[in-house]
Amino acid sequence: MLIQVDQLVKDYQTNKNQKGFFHGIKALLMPEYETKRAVNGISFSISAGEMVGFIGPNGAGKSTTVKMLSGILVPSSGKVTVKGMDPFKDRKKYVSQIGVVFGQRTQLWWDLPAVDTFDLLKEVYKIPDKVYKANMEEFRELLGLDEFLHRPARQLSLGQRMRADIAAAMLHEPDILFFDEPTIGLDIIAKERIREFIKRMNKEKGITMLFTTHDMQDIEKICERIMVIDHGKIVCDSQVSDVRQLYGTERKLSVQFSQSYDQIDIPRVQTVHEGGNQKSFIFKNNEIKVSELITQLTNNYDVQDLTVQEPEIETIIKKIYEEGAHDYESVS
Ligand SMILES: Nc1ncnc2c1ncn2[C@@H]1O[C@H](COP(=O)(O)OP(=O)(O)OP(=O)(O)O)[C@@H](O)[C@H]1O
Repeated sequence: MLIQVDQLVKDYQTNKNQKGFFHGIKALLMPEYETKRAVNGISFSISAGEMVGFIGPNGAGKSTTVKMLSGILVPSSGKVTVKGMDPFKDRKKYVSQIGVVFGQRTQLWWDLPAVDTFDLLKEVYKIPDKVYKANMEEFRELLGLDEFLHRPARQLSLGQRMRADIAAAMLHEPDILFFDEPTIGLDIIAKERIREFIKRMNKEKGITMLFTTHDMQDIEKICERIMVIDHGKIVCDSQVSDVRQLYGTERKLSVQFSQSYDQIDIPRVQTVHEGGNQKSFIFKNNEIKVSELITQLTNNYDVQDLTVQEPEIETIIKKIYEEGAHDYESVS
């Protein structure tokens, strides 16, 4: 396994925040702390080349986990091993093997042209000339860096900044990339461009990637596997292709008949009259198979056209969040 996480916990100590003048004085003299458990004993493993979406509602513990995986934060307990290294203890060696992209923060020097940041990173990571040149050439072309390469980072649009940040995280050819909201705030075209690039890098270079995102399109378009965290616990870890099967049980079959039928009653199926010769059939995947339903309809009625609608990934994720939160409440 490339990444192994066992019973990982992160607690934050925060000041008890009581309002009022006297409480303020008391807090200064005798500060009281409380512990917030942001990550609550999570375990998972990721193999080389996997594309994993790490999602969850606000405050679920995603960023905290990514920070522990990338060696920025030390765990309160539990263990992270990446390529046989402890990200925090082996930081010096570790940083040369990974790249980190934070959508909300940049690693570009604010007042310097983007190209100067790249040159500096070349020195920091001791990237050989030949490798640096080849990578710059590739990224300039695939990420369209030329249009802003000589402009200071502070003048770049969000989309340009993100493209430069992704290039900056990859110049030293890491095997693993951690992305924290890589498409946040971007328009559709910019999002697509970044998704295409990310997919290509995974395919061509076999880079293992973990993403946190609130954009379900990122998950559908980039990831093969989805891990959902809620209240610091993993509530779902599944292949994206299986998640619909597991959670999205309700489907809709829309049928265009060649004539009008008054009533069509099929057990375990709810019929909706859509007008004209069109009807929709809502059913649960685990109660009746779509093939069985289609056979029943085509054997008994004159069917002209039909389409099966899968539930939207957004709907499924919402369901997982609701069930996850429910589990947590009943446990706590
Ligand atoms: N430095 C900190 N000190 C105290 N509490 C913190 C700190 N950082 C995060 N937390 C708390 O830990 C919990 C998890 O936060 P985290 O940032 O990991 O969530 P997240 O899933 O990334 O959320 P979002 O989607 O909003 O970015 C939250 O309740 C947050 O308030």
